[in-house]
Amino acid sequence: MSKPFVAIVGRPNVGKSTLLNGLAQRRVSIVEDIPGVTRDRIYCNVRWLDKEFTMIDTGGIEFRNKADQIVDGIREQAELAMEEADVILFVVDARAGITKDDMTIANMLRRTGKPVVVAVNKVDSENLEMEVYEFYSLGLGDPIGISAVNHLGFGDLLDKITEGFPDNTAEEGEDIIRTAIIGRPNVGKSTLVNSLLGYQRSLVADEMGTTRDAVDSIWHYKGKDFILVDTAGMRRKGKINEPLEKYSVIRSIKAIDNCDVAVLILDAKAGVTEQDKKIAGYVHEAGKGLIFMVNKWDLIEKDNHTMNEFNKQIRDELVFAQYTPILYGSALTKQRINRLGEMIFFVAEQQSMRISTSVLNDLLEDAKMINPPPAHAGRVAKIYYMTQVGIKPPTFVLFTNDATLIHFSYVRFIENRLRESFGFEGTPIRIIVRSKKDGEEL
Ligand SMILES: Nc1nc2c(ncn2[C@@H]2O[C@H](COP(=O)(O)OP(=O)(O)OP(=O)(O)O)[C@@H](O)[C@H]2O)c(=O)[nH]1
Ligand SMILES: Nc1nc2c(ncn2[C@@H]2O[C@H](COP(=O)(O)OP(=O)(O)OP(=O)(O)O)[C@@H](O)[C@H]2O)c(=O)[nH]1
Repeated sequence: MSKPFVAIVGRPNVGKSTLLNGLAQRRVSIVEDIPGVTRDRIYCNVRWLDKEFTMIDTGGIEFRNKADQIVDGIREQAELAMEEADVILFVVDARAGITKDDMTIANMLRRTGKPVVVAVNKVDSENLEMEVYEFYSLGLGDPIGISAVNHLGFGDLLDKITEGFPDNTAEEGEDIIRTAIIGRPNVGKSTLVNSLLGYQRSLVADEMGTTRDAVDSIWHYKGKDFILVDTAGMRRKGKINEPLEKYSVIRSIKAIDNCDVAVLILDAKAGVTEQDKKIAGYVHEAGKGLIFMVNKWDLIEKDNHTMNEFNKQIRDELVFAQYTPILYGSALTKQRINRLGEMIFFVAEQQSMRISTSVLNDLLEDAKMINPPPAHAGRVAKIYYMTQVGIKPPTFVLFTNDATLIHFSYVRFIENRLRESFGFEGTPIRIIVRSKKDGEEL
């Protein structure tokens, strides 16, 4: 089951980023008082009770000053939201009241036939509550008053958004490895997919004039089946208004959420770019397997050092993903692409590995000897034991007398010990530190 996808739309400055940040309960994007300000992070994963979904800010829907024409690039984002979202969250501003642009957006949204939830933001005080009723006239059902700044009304909003979502049931043990081929426009994703499959995937054109692949493809390789997760729309050839960079990011995020292992294609000529970092960062946070493929290797003039230099660049730029295997090759000439199947399979095994508690505790004893747990303000940290509680990604719990004493650097040390002993190549690892009170049973 793929995680439900919620797209936030609305005019500039209504408070979309503030809401996203509030719901993520951590700062994920830059909030500034300038309309249309570019934001760094546009997505977050939200957990509400036993439900989980991905929320994306598609940016402000802006209109040209003259007439009611929508700026092309922005309209594409709105279309994208409509195409991809399971629920559309339409944010409006109680202080501004209903504007003409709100009405236009409401009409667009109504035509999608998708569930739309209207959040009336900036209801910071009781005397603004009456303003919410005005928004019934958008014709999109019950508007919900919220204050993104003060975190008011979030419960009602989340109830409404997640109404039809399935409970978050972790699935394990699926045999077929779901693989997403991701990367910036033009790095060679389609070429790679076609080379792997050995034939051209057929395309269908939908009504909006975008070209998209219809379904996930099954790739048979050495007696194994892989699903190549649909990265539809990653190719949009010949469009006059190449959509914003965001467009490919949004598609990537969807594909990543639905995969076990992501193959991030880097362009050998371009090196590691900012967008590559963002996409890799998302894979890491999502806890998915990750492989880097440096593509278009055929275009590079090489000597004995070239590969090492490239390795170094990747390790320096993508410090959080030291665990990631790197493949150099060419989707076009098919150089080394047959290695990819083995690598994906290997990473999938690594992310499903289970280590017994007794083995983990031997490792922990060794680790404590080499590097005793820290003391802070006269309190000594005691680590009682460690156990693995999950796979995909491998997740461990470290039980201590006081979790606040175990700092990030110590957790990193334990992670490194786990990797030295067991590999866990190509997969992020999660370590949760828990306090056990005195007298509590271990
Ligand atoms: N009073 C009040 N102000 C808010 C609230 N939420 C957001 N704001 C303010 O509204 C302004 C715009 O907020 P943003 O979150 O950047 O708005 P946005 O819709 O993401 O804007 P764009 O980046 O232009 O798309 C900021 O100054 C926020 O502090 C709220 O609940 N109450
Ligand atoms: N020389 C060389 N060219 C390549 C290689 N892989 C892809 N290309 C070329 O790069 C261009 C873009 O390739 P695509 O496969 O369409 O890239 P994409 O990532 O699917 O692009 P979007 O659909 O725009 O996201 C095409 O002209 C390919 O022929 C490679 O390994 N070597």
